[in-house]
Amino acid sequence: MKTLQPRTRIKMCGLTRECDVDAAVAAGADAVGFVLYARSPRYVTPDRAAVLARRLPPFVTPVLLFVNPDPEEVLRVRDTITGAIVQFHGDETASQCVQANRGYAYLRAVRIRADDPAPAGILHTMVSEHERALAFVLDTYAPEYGGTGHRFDWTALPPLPQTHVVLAGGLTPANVGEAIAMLRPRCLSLTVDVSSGIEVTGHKGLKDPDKIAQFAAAVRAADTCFSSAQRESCPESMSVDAYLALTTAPLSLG
Ligand SMILES: O=C(O)c1ccccc1NCC(=O)[C@H](O)[C@H](O)COP(=O)(O)O
Repeated sequence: MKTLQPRTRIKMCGLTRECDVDAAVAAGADAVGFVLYARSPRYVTPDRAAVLARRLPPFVTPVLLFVNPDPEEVLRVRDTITGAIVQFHGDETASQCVQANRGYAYLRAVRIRADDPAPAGILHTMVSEHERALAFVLDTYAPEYGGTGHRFDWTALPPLPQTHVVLAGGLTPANVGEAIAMLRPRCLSLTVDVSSGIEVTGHKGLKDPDKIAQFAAAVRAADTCFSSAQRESCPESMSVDAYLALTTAPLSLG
């Protein structure tokens, strides 16, 4: 029986330099994020984001991260960067996201408090409100919105079999394998999103090429483990029919 073995995707966020974009691409990143939030230490101007995004080969997606932006700015920046996806990481409502992004699908951050024992409530609200969200970026709550290097309690997440999940917050080459083992079987798809964990220690916004390579290698290793464990311990692993039945079933947050 033909089985689906979806791999974990990789997003590297908060890039500010050409060399870091090149290192992320070389390591096999699927997406790279540019922070267009002026209060972030990783802020890049729209012009700079456009310059950096032009280095990307086809099929590596530029992500434009905004926090409570002026809607006009979102359109202006997005229209200058081919193929970009917008990520809303602030307090924007669903209608503000849709309006600012002219109806196109977007990434929606869900900021989960580190000590939240039951994030199902906030997830359920966000998933039901943001019908146009392509995926949900599950990140650790912080007053400064994101990029803190702190993780929340992944073990408290409910199964999300119909949601494309982007896991963020405190991921590193050392812990990303554990995150994948725990969450990949429970989501429709999993992307891991890292910023602090691939930075030069003490230098926000400057990435370390060795940590970039280590992070990507750790993701590949976890995927290999996951795939072989699935083959060995679960001969009835998900068939195409089962997968389609799951993805077309009504929303449930378990
Ligand atoms: O990176 C920032 O400075 C930032 C500022 C404001 C809102 C969001 C921000 N980053 C969000 C990201 O997408 C990060 O990749 C994500 O929060 C993970 O960050 P980290 O815990 O540092 O790996």
